Amino acid sequence: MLEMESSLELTNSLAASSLPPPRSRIFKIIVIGDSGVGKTCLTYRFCAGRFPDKTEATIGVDFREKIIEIDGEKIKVQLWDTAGQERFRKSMVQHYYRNVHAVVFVYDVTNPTSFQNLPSWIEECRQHSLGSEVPRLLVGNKCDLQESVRVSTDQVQKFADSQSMPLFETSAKNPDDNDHVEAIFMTLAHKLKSQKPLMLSQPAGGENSVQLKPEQKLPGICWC
Ligand SMILES: Nc1nc2c(ncn2[C@@H]2O[C@H](COP(=O)(O)OP(=O)(O)OP(=O)(O)O)[C@@H](O)[C@H]2O)c(=O)[nH]1
Repeated sequence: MLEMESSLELTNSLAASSLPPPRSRIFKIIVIGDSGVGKTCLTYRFCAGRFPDKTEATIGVDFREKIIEIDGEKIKVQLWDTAGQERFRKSMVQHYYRNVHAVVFVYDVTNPTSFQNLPSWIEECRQHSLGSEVPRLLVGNKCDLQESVRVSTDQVQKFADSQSMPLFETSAKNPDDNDHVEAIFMTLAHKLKSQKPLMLSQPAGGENSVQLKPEQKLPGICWC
């Protein structure tokens, strides 16, 4: 009897473990801008909660992710940190523009060239079918560098308005700006959550690895 009960228990637990795991949505957000503006630091700050000890130029693309909860739903925010240097981008560009839900453009508030180059990043996105219909926002990073040359906020705000993008000025480095960095990505996540239909399925809190299911790829639906 005891043996039969144990084997029943075993059968039940096997049946339970073979049930499909709960699924969570994934928001794929790409982070774009000139080399050195702080894309890696911003994405790291959001996902790890601190400024990284050391960064090197991104080669190709890195991705980081964080599970967030909005209205009781667990959502995986996947940040694709793209290389700013042309020579590190070429081979990867096609890959990271696939199935993107939102774009974050970054410039360095102490580097006017990184602001002037924004139109070419916007154009690159447009060429990959990411126009103004896709949620986008603009981030001026390195606000902690008070003494340096500053790109005028008025000028940037006019540009952001002309592109219908919200503008955030922040610092990935300044500990006091933690909430701000968090707010930037949470704002996007809320916006994405309020849009329908979305996407994707993976076990909630699952591994970091990306499982591509090519047979399930559908336009506008992220299966990454
Ligand atoms: N003071 C200050 N320095 C920052 C900030 N964010 C990034 N940095 C520094 O700027 C440099 C470049 O930062 P990254 O995050 O690697 O820049 P990136 O945009 O990812 O660069 P690529 O990978 O080449 O495209 C590093 O030395 C960072 O420490 C910030 O908010 N304040």
